[in-house]
Amino acid sequence: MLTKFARYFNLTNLSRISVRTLPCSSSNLNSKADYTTNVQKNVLITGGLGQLGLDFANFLRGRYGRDNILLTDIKQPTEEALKSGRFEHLDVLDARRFEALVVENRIDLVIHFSAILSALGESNVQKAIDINIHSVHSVLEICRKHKVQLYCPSSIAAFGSTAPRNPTPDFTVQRPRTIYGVSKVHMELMGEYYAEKYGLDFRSLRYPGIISSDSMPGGGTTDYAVHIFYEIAARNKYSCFLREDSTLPMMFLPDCVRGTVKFLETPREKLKQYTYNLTAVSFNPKQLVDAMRPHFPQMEVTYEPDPVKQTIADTWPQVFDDSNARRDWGWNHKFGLEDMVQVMVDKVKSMK
Ligand SMILES: NC(=O)c1ccc[n+]([C@@H]2O[C@H](COP(=O)([O-])OP(=O)(O)OC[C@H]3O[C@@H](n4cnc5c(N)ncnc54)[C@H](O)[C@@H]3O)[C@@H](O)[C@H]2O)c1
Ligand SMILES: C[C@@H](O)[C@H](N)C(=O)O
Repeated sequence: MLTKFARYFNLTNLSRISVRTLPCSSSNLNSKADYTTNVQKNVLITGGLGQLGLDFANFLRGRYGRDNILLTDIKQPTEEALKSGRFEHLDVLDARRFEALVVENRIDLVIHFSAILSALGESNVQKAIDINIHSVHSVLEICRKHKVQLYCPSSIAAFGSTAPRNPTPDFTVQRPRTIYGVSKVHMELMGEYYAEKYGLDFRSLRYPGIISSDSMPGGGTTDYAVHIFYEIAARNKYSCFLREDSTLPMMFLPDCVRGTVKFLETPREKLKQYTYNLTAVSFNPKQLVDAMRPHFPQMEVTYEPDPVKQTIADTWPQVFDDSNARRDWGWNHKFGLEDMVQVMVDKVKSMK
């Protein structure tokens, strides 16, 4: 796994890094001088068996030490997850066990990934309220009480049809109409309240649709952009659940991991916001198909919009303005559409 990451990020020297000892005066966060070696940081990841969790865990294990990263989820771990490092069962609605794991493992940072995503949330509203809202209350209290840094990702879903869609800035109207979007706005506001009121080190990035080569997405509106590679490789046919002109912001998972870790390692005094937009590129299904066609000349794609997912996509940002993240803490994506397609194609072809 580490080899895969080393390839993506061209990392040859994965050193341990301390957030607390980063010099505040540095302006170049990529410089080796920013980092102090041999400082351990204990991280607990919730919902770690979803699309993002294992890639984050493996990257952080390379930086902070294998045994310092605790992956948790309510699901049964795969062999790959078990082999990769420490895993504990955790239902995030069980606040007592959640707190016990934080205390017993002397956790410094909680990455709260457990969630019900946009499309799935519309057919499981109560479950989405429980996991996306109630668990946030627990994790905020646990992190406040034990002085633990808290990272909860938000989403483009935190905006609705009344926000400008091209581009969508960090600060604008946030009136989403999905339970997922409502819960993300709630999380952002609660986190920022705890930061102001109690000094909690709360941080959040609003992710676009994430495209991954080693894990499958779980119930989102942007999932087509992963499914299409597997379906085309297997059958040369794909039926897309969005219209061909549905433009949405997207990012490749290695960029998401690298950017998030960089954000979390930025000294707090450098940040001007608790919550930032983050993106790489925007494209629609037709543009993705055009980029894939040279690799699969015979591919056949039809468009059969799903009413729920299409309605959601039609209210989301098309182009995300992440200029504040680029200015304040040096965010810079590495994968454009062509680069990402190349990696995805290599991956799915290698599986045949
Ligand atoms: N993947 C994306 O495109 C994307 C985009 C924007 C934001 N995000 C956010 O990033 C985070 C991670 O996303 P993801 O794509 O990995 O999600 P996912 O749906 O793939 O995984 C969510 C995980 O949460 C777990 N979970 C569900 N109920 C739980 C419970 N009661 N206790 C503990 N775990 C529980 C699930 O088992 C699953 O493994 C989420 O907060 C999501 O909103 C993801
Ligand atoms: C955008 C994001 O939050 C997720 N991929 C979803 O579609 O629900």
